[in-house]
Amino acid sequence: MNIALIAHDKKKTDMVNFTLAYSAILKNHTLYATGTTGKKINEATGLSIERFESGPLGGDQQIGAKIATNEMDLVIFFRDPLTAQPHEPDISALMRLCDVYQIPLVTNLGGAEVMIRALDAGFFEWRNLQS
Ligand SMILES: O=C(CO)COP(=O)(O)O
Repeated sequence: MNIALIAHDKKKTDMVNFTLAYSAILKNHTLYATGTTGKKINEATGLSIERFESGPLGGDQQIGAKIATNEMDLVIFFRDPLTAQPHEPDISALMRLCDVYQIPLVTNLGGAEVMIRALDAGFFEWRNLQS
């Protein structure tokens, strides 16, 4: 599965801890991330990650493009609900494309824990059937 990992600045520690905790599962998948998030995950876990631009510089849009071409199976996006983001339109566009293409999207740690366990249990086989 192709998995996108994205975290706003105040959620990057959560993302690093999440990827450390689930690295044994994540290493079996192809990982993508926005620039700074990917760098921090790679430094902390050693997981191999294809990094796009930083979110404010177009990284969210690059991940959106992957969704539009059916190249992304899951988006784990730890958003910061308490800080205004200069690239809010890009963030909305990414989430909108997840809805357009029925791509599973979780926006917080609680959802991510459920989703990663579902992935490990094989509950994503419907994605293989669809494509
Ligand atoms: O801003 C982001 C997502 O909207 C994340 O970008 P970075 O991973 O480059 O910090």
